[in-house]
Amino acid sequence: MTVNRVGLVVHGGRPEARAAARTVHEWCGEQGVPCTDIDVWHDGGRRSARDEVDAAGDPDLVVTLGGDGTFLRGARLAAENDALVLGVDLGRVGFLTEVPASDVRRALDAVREQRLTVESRMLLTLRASRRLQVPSGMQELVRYGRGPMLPPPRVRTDCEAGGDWGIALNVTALNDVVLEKLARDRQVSVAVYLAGRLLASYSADALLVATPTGSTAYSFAAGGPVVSPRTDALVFTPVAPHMTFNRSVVAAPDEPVALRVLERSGQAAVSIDGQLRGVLEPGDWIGVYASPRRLRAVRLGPTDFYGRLRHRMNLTDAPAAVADGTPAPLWPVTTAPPDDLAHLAFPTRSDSAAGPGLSP
Ligand SMILES: NC(=O)c1ccc[n+]([C@@H]2O[C@H](COP(=O)([O-])OP(=O)(O)OC[C@H]3O[C@@H](n4cnc5c(N)ncnc54)[C@H](O)[C@@H]3O)[C@@H](O)[C@H]2O)c1
Ligand SMILES: Nc1ncnc2c1ncn2[C@@H]1O[C@H](COP(=O)(O)OP(=O)(O)OP(=O)(O)O)[C@@H](O)[C@H]1O
Repeated sequence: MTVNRVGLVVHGGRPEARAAARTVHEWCGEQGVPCTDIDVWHDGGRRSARDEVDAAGDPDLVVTLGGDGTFLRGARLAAENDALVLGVDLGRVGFLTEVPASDVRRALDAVREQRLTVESRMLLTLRASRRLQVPSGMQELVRYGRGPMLPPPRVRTDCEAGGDWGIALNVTALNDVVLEKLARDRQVSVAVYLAGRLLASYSADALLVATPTGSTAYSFAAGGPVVSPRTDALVFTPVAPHMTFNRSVVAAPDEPVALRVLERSGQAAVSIDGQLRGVLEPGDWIGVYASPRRLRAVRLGPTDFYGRLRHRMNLTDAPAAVADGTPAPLWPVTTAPPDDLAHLAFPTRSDSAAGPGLSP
C-alpha cells in the first residue's frame, strides 16, 4: 500500500518509546511521508477520535509505540479513520503489539513495499438509554491517576434519528465494554439480556462484554474463555457475581448483549478499553453489539496467537506431564514442523491460504 500520512501514538512516559518515535519521524522524513503525533495528552484534556484524526490530517497508517494501553489508544483512532494500525512493542506485556522496537525501520519498509497482510479484527460499539458522561465531581475520583480522560462519546450522526433502540454512540472497543460498581462496598445489580432475552439478573463487581481480542484481557482475569481473535463473537463475563451461575457466555456477532442497571443498584461506571466513559444510574441501560467497523492491523509475518498466549501469559506445563516424558516439541511459527508432527495443523496452511483480510 502507499502510505500517505503516518499518525504516531507514543507512550510519552517511556524513553525507549520516545526514541523509537524519533526513528519513525526520521524514516518518514527520508520517504517524504508526513508524520504527526496524535493522541497527545494535552494539559487541557483529550479529544474525540474524530477531532484527533482530523487534526493529524487523516493518517492512513497509525503507528503505536508503547504497550497494550498505547495500542488500544491507537486502535480507537485507526478505527475512526479506517486506517491501518501497526503496534511496536514497548510495553510490559505487549499482547497486542507485534513488532519489536529494534525492527521499526524494517517494519515501515515492509509496509511501504507491501510485504504485509492485513488482519481484520472485530470491534464492539454500543447504544445507550442516554448520552454517556462522567459527572464532573467524579472525574478526579475515578481516573486513578491515569492521565486525562476522553471527552464524552459523541452520538453517531448516521443513526441520530429514528432509532427506537436507544442512542447510538460513536465508540469502538477493541477489547471490552465494562460496567462496574462505583462504590467500593456496593455491588451493581444488572439485568443481562442476550439477543433480547433475559439471561439473568446479576449482583456483581462488574459485568463485561469482550471481543475475541479482549478475551485475553479483563475477561480472562475474571475466568472467561480464550477465544481466537480470528473469530467474531461477543464474550459476556461477570466479575465476582454473588450467585451460583458465574460462567461466561459466548454470543454470536449478531446477538447484542444489553445490560440494564436495576432500580436499587448503586451507580455503575462504563469503561471502554479501560477508559472511563460514563456513569449509569438505576434504570439506565447499554446495548453492546458488533461494530460495523473493523480494526485493520498490520501483520508482517505469520501470526502465532497460541504461541503468544503460551509465551506472554507464562503458561507452564503440568509437572506430572513433564515428569512423564520428554517435553512436548515446540518450534517457531516460521519453521516447518518436524515431519512426524506435520498432522497437527492443516497441511500447507499459510497466511495467503487463509483468505483475504484474515491471517492465522
Ligand atoms: N483485572 C484485570 O485484569 C483488568 C482490570 C481492569 C481492566 N483490565 C483490562 O485492561 C484493558 C486496558 O488495558 P490498559 O493497558 O490500558 O490498562 P492496564 O495498564 O491496567 O492493563 C491491564 C493489563 O492487560 C493487558 N492487556 C490489555 N489488553 C490485552 C489483551 N487484549 N490481551 C491480553 N492482555 C491485555 C495489559 O498489557 C496490562 O498488563 C481493558 O480493556 C481491560 O480488558 C484488566
Ligand atoms: N503519551 C503519554 N504522555 C504521558 N504519560 C503517558 C503517556 N502514555 C502513557 N503515559 C503514562 O504511562 C502510564 C501507563 O500507560 P498505559 O497503561 O497506557 O501504558 P501501556 O502502553 O499499556 O504500557 P504498559 O504495558 O507498560 O502498561 C499512564 O498512566 C501514564 O502515566
